[in-house]
Amino acid sequence: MIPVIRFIFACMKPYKKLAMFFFSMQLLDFAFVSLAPLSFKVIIDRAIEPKDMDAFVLILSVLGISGLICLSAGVVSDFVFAKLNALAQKDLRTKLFVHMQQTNIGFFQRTRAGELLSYFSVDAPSIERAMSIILTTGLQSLFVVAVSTIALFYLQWTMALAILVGASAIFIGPYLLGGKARSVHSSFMDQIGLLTGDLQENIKGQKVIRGFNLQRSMTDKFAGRLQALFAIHYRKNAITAQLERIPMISLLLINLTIIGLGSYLALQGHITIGSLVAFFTMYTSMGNSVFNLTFTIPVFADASVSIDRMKQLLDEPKEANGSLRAELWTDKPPEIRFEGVSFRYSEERDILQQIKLDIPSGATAAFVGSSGSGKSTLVQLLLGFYEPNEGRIDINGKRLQDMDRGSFRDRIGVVFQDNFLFNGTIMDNIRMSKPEASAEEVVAAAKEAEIHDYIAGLPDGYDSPVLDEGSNFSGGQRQRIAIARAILRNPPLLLLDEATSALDPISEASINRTFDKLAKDRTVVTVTHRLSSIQGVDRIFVFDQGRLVDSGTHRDMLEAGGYYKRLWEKQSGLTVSSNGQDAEIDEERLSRLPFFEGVDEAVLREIKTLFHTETFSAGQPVIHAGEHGEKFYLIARGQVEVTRRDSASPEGRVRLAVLEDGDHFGEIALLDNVPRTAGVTALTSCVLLVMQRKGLYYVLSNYPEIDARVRRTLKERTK
Ligand SMILES: Nc1ncnc2c1ncn2[C@@H]1O[C@H](COP(=O)(O)OP(=O)(O)OP(=O)(O)O)[C@@H](O)[C@H]1O
Repeated sequence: MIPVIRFIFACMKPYKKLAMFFFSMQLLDFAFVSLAPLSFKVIIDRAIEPKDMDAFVLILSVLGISGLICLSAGVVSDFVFAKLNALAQKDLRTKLFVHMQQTNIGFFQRTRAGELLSYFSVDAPSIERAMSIILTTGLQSLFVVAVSTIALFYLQWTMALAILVGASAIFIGPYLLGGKARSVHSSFMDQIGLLTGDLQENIKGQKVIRGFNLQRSMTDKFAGRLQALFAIHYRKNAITAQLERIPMISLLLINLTIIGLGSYLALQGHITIGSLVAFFTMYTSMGNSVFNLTFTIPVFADASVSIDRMKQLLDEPKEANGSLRAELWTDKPPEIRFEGVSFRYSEERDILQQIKLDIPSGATAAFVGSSGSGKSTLVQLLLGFYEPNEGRIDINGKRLQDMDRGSFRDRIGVVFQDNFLFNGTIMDNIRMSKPEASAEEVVAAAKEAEIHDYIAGLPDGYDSPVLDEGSNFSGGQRQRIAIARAILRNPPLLLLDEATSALDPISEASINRTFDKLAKDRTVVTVTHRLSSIQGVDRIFVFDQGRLVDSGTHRDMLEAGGYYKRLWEKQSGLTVSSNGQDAEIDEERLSRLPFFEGVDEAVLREIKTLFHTETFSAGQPVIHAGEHGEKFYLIARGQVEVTRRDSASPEGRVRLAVLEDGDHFGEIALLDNVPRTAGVTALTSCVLLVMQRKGLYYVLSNYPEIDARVRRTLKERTK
């Protein structure tokens, strides 16, 4: 109880004067409510029994006037409290929100959004309820009980003593059950958090759920969650009812005792009728107050759990911050140096190992490598989202860790793969990177990002609303708005993390030309898996499983023939038409597929014609697990995700791999004539070269040597 009261008083601390006024008004109100029953003694003993009309009028007038004053004070206190409580809620929510803006970004990756929302939707209201019940009904009841106890002793001390003994029994039950109530309530809140998290995920993941036909498994999972909630909800309700019921029973027993004892004392002439009536009235009013007090017990239990939960959030460490301001390098694009940087998200494994690289001031650099090799993590380290576990990152010779994150990020323009658009207008969304920008500057940035014509063509132009995280725009349009947002800043450091992945080839080429123009006089770091777009950059860094395995210019690394060359060969030989609707593979690239290695060029020319193109938009399923394998796929452009159903995982599936430009899939089910064991979904818009079963069978039946090789390759793969 004490921590809850302390917390409530801490909430009112900034409003001391208002709180003092509230308590004074309440005091008047309470005084009248608790002392009014005594008037019976005065009226009966001084007016009714002696039949004194003057005394009667006087007593009634005093009672009426003081009642009016005190009740008016009560009404005023209601208004004051309404304001006090709303202010406290506002402060609490602000505190939570501000803290969330400052916590380490890893916190958001560890905690599901639904659980975070429940701090605002469940815990804050629970504290509001506690504050309102404890400071009004609770305080009033406590006051009435205290004053009534004194008055009862004054009226008849033996009966008062009997009440006091009985009243203490009222609180024993709740005291004993208190610990259990707290733990049950805490589990209930945890379950609510999980349920909200599931719901949030379900709403956001509807496309994937429909695409993979996961409605059934999602419903089953939700039913499981509801069942767990039901079990704890039932226990919570039962224990709350017990907390309220036990005092009611005790109260009833005391009532019976008082009626018996009081009547006996009056019968024996130990007390006057006036005292007896006043005693009963006072006792009834006290009983009601005790009864009301018992209702505050579950409220205390709820609030103390919510306070603990909020404390956990408020104890989350803030993002590290230094004091060096980035104005130090305003005149010069930054030089970036990673010196022996290692990093891990958790103790399990190093995501980056001993990375050492140097990007000169004003240079363009690209981070490339297979999916999961750590490229985006490097960008996040560069943004100061995380601290390296070993080594240091220097910006213009100054340790990034020592820099003030805010001023540093003010000088960065960043475009992520998934860019978030906020509710508001297009203008708001672009302008948020530079709030003071004029409308003309916003339009210029949109023109550079090649989205101006589209926006200008909308009925409301730049004032068109952005709804539901931008779902009223295509992936490409969202990306361009995000690019315009980054360009508007005119930043000395531009970070592009798969910034063009959602665009079609024409748009990608033209945006890349824009980026080339923008690269002048700034340092640009691009993360991409598409090597064709970074041939001209000054330095390419190639990563594999968290290590830097190759670096240099495109030409140097091709000549050196290392990891980069292999990546390049995987992606080359595949062309996509400028409208992104048709793809082609050349014979040389075909011969590098394990099946067709060493096959005659004439045969390859024939095989080539058996491919056709299929396109998929982000989120669209390519293969459903369990369906019959009819096609073999080669990714000409885009990224797909290979997943297996798994009811134990929160998403209902686990990711097995991410495949990208130059990778192929689908041949095992096709050749073995077995159902697909995994599902494949497009992560970005994809252009796939597809060979139908009959095409492949035609090749295999006409060219036995290919058939033998394919079988061999398959055997090796499925070993
Ligand atoms: N917040 C995180 N918590 C734990 N592990 C993470 C987190 N983010 C990424 N990882 C893991 O770190 C590794 C590197 O991920 P990262 O996103 O940096 O790779 P990437 O090279 O950018 O991949 P892609 O090209 O697919 O985006 C992956 O194994 C990934 O699972």
